[in-house]
Amino acid sequence: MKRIKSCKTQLFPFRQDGALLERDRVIEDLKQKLRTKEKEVDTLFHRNSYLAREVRYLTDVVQHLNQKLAELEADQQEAREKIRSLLNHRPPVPPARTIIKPSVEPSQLRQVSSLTHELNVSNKQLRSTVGQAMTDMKNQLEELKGAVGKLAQVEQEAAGEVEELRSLYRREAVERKSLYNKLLELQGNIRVFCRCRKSSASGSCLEKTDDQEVVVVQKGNKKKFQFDKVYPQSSTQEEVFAGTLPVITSCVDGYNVCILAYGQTGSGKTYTMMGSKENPGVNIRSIRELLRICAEKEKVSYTLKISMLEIYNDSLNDLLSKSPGTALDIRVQGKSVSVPGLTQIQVKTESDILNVMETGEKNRKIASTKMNIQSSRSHLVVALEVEGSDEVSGLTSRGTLTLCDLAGSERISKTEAEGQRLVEAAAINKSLTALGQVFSALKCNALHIPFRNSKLTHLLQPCLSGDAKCCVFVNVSPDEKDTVETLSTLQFGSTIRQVSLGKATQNIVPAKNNKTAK
Ligand SMILES: Nc1ncnc2c1ncn2[C@@H]1O[C@H](COP(=O)(O)OP(=O)(O)OP(=O)(O)O)[C@@H](O)[C@H]1O
Repeated sequence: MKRIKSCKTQLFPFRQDGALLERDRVIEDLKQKLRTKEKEVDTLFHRNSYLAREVRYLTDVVQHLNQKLAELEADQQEAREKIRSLLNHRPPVPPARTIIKPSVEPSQLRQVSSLTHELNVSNKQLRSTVGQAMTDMKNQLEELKGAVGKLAQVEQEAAGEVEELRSLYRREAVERKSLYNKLLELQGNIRVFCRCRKSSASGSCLEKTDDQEVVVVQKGNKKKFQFDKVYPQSSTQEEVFAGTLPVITSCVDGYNVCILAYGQTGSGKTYTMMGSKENPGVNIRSIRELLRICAEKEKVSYTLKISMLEIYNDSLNDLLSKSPGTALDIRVQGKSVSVPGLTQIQVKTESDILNVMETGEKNRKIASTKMNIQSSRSHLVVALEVEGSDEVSGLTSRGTLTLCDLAGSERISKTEAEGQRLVEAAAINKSLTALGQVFSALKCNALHIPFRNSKLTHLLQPCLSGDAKCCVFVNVSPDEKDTVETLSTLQFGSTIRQVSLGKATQNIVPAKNNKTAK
């Protein structure tokens, strides 16, 4: 503005009036021009500052774009490398005939880049998570392996303890058994039980004072008899069997056991030994029990064989033979007594026992007498052979159970037997007398025991000569009319009770040589 004022003074120095006007017009014009120029300057100034701002902005934009471009290029490079590495891991693809290059927008590339980046990050995270999980799993697996190892060790220790306990138990059982057998030996290997039949009449000649004593009253006189056990009229089949059970079970250990039922006709011998179908006696119960015990024994396999014979009129009949009626003989070999040709049937189940018994019973000689509608006219001998082979010791045990239901002693005057019944009665009485003579000789420890006086005593010789454990039932009738016979039977029982058989022998041999030495 100072420059313009000095210029105005230099242009109009000579002509004042017109010149002044001209000067004013020019000034005015100049002012106008000045204003225009000032406006233009202002405009330019504004424009300049706008442009300066624009330049700055654009510089920033360019800088930013350059930066973005550099990033984009870096991303592109990375993406290319990723794609190249992915392509390198892919199975070779047959070259396409025409390769159409897709036109890729930078924004798409950026998106791809960002996605690839995110993918890489996720991949890294995933790898680290999987790695961590794998480490955790490995650790857990190691822990589990350790726990399983410890458990196996504990189990092994427990199995060892169980085995130790088992062997202890077995040792205890064997010891207990041997102590028990010793106790039986001390008590005597012959035991006598008295069983009173149920009374069929009103008057009774019997008084039972305690478990082991019975009193017979005859015409006001009392006579006492002692036995190992007295079973009163009310005794059940189970109770009677329970008394014999301890002796019976020693068969399994290789002992010979014999159970005899002796008594007057009709006194309940067959009821005690055989019993009825619904209420079986000692025979069926004992075989059943032996089957059960044998099945329960560990590491010992048993074979049970039954034979059944009757001694009728002093001859032996095989009751299980398919052709009954053939008389059998007794063979003696050393101390051993056998019946060659006698049928033996293996029993495995209870129904086997019942079938065998039924067959034998059918073939038995039974007749109706004045004293008993179904009187046994023969002595019945059921023999069970129990052979066990011990897997552990290799030993074989062979025990026998002889169950004998003797025919009833009878007074011929009382039974009024005639004809065949008389012949039978005579044979029965003769063999029972022989049995009495054997017991009397045994009681006195006589040098000669007359075993061979009858087939009955001959057959029972191994049972009565000290090697076996023996139980005798003396069956008595409580009826007053039978007092004489009851007294006689109890007297017979008392004689047997005074017999002391020797030590029973256990028949055990090594498996290779399983011919039992009896
Ligand atoms: N304790 C008892 N309880 C119930 N009934 C019994 C008892 N004892 C025997 N009897 C019955 O008495 C009858 C005769 O018994 P059993 O046939 O057993 O005598 P036994 O001595 O064998 O005779 P025998 O020597 O003549 O053959 C049978 O009907 C039997 O059922």
